[in-house]
Amino acid sequence: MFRDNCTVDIGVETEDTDMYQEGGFCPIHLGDSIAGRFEILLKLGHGKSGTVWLVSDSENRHGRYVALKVVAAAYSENYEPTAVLDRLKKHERDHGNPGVFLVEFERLFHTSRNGRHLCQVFPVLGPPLSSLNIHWNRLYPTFGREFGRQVASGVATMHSLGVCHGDLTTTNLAIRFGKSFDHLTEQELLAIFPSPRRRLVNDCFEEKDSPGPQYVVATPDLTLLPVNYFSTGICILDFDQAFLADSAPRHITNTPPSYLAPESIFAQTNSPASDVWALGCVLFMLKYPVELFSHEFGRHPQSAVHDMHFILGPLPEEWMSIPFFDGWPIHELDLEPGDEPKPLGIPPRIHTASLEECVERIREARYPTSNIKPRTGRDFFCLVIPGIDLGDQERINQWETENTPRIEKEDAGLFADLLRKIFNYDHTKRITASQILEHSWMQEAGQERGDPGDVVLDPHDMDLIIHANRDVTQEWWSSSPTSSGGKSSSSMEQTDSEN
Ligand SMILES: Nc1ncnc2c1ncn2[C@@H]1O[C@H](COP(=O)(O)OP(=O)(O)OP(=O)(O)O)[C@@H](O)[C@H]1O
Repeated sequence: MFRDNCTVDIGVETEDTDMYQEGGFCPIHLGDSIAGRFEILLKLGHGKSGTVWLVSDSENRHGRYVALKVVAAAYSENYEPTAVLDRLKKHERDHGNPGVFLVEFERLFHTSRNGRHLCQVFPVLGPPLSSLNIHWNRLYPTFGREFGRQVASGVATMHSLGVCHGDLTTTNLAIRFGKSFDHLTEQELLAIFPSPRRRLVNDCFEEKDSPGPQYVVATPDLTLLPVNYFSTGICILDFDQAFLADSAPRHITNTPPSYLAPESIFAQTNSPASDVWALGCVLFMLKYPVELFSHEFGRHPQSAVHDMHFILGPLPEEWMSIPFFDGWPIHELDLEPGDEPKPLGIPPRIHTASLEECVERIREARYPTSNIKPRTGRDFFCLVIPGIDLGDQERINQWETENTPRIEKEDAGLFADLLRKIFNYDHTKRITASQILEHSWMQEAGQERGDPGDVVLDPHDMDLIIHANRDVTQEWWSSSPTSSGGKSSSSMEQTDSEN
């Protein structure tokens, strides 16, 4: 069963519809049955390798609801369980899944007209941390530190198992739901989730044997679920790039350049220390929603390393002479005749702030002084920028100045000291994940906020959430600066559920 009145929206972010072709993604609609066992209820996300759905399991093997990742057919062929996963699975078996690491309960296959798809069954997780500390939400500092501590502890455990993540970003860290989530009836579950927004795709996909679905479904904002279904536990996910420390890849991993360690970029060296560098970037993002080493001038490492040079200090001489082409060091490229690589060089100064100054400029969310109870997970974890057009930077700056005071001096000093120890260009001298846990900044106590699972919502509050989640996605998508608008060739229509 699923909810009526699903609407189709313009401007929602969804997977690229070009992924629906032979060897590509599996065409899936809400209400479909997969492998004769899983009913598709809601969308949870998508990545490069597939789509992820919230499903009910008729066999109830791992609980009533699970997440089903349906992998593109071409990727499904070589998706063997690896030594990395074996080690993580053993750890989770011994400590309870979902614990720190998201590992699959089981895997099976499903055949569509696009091929044979690996389906991985996972516990259902809550929102990724990337959806909390962003332009229009500011994570309260106590959670920034607490989540940072949990991630550092997870990374330390992973490294003690001889495993490196290779793609540690705030997108690959998620809040876990509390136990009450699995007790929801299907009707309750569908009521509290933001309405699934669907977008009709190309006309050709409406033909019966076309490779695509009739519509694609947007990823809902899971922070809008009622507060009492959340926990404060963090889970590390997406081990697609993970590797064993003693057989690390000798190339740049497929991580966003702003999280890449310099030795990975310049010397093709990956190790637990490169995870620690990415962890430093995560810690900064949890404190302030801006990438420290941005790759905004292109999705390549060159602009990130320029930022490192200005923020951390001069890059070692031997790295400066490495030739780059099109933003990448040439050892990563198959150059064509006529391509002319140039040594990295340093552009005119683009940053005036040192690491310490970047930290001192952090503004922090302050708890509202009123006694208004949080209703949603978002209210619990974040200060929300109220009703300001997100394109209106001037008003946002004004709001920030009035509502988010600068980080306290002592906290800034400790935090900058920790980051200095993390962002050491010499990876052999970089602090380890276990040492990060012992650093004074990690030891500081946060403000006690209790457990979201203990918040008691009265029926009126619950009604308000259900009502808001029926429409709020409209408001959210239209105000989101990151909503991509999807493919312009798509046909857009308003539909009622035909399922
Ligand atoms: N178990 C889960 N519960 C809830 N949401 C999930 C779960 N697994 C994945 N997701 C969501 O789906 C998104 C894509 O999942 P995942 O990262 O596994 O796919 P991917 O194809 O490997 O992605 P990437 O392109 O980042 O490598 C995630 O960012 C997350 O938001």
